[in-house]
Amino acid sequence: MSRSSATTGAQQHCQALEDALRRLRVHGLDQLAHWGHRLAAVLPAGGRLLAAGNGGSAAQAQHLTAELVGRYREERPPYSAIALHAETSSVTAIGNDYGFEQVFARQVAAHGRDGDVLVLLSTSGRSGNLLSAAMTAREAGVEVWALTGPAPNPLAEAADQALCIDTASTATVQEAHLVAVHLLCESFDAALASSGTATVRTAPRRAVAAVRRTR
Ligand SMILES: O=C(CO)[C@@H](O)[C@H](O)[C@H](O)[C@H](O)COP(=O)(O)O
Repeated sequence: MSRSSATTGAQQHCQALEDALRRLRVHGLDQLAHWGHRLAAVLPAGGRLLAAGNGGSAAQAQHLTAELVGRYREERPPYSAIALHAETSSVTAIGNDYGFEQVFARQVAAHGRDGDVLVLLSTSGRSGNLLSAAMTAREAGVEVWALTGPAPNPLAEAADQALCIDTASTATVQEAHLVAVHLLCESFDAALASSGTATVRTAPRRAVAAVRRTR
């Protein structure tokens, strides 16, 4: 590849990301603010966030859980958030014994409680293991949020709520998802601060069922 065609490809990549972020700014910020506020009600009350994705989306999903267990910007209590794909022994055992479609669903059945939230990230919105996890979660009373590529797709339809990035390239979807993850964390921290919860200790896990959903 010549230097000029590589530069053209890089320009197109940057342009696609700029376009995707412009659409996210117009169509996605309200959804992310709503999710941040919702998490600020669920997690301090003892609820849990479960997250999962495949490949590049696994990296984005565990980026989100790390921000919640550690911190995003400001000092605050740790909150319960688990990246299911990072449970290597569970993933390999469940995949080996029950099939790859079950690697997340079985963990959702194990860890998810009524009132918890499951976030699933997928560029295609068609990964069977994520669709199985969404169905298991909804049966367990776990609220399902999907971050996907272009709509319509089966995962967005299976979720309670979805934020779909309308762009053709898988890489651009993943990059926009990372921005969405950070915006969600910003909204979560702002909601905690405005409710005065940011410095309060997390409630015992059994209290989660008392958190009413506002779908
Ligand atoms: O990162 C990439 C491509 O950019 C790949 O690893 C990609 O994440 C994998 O092909 C995934 O299996 C795609 O799954 P999904 O996003 O469609 O659910």
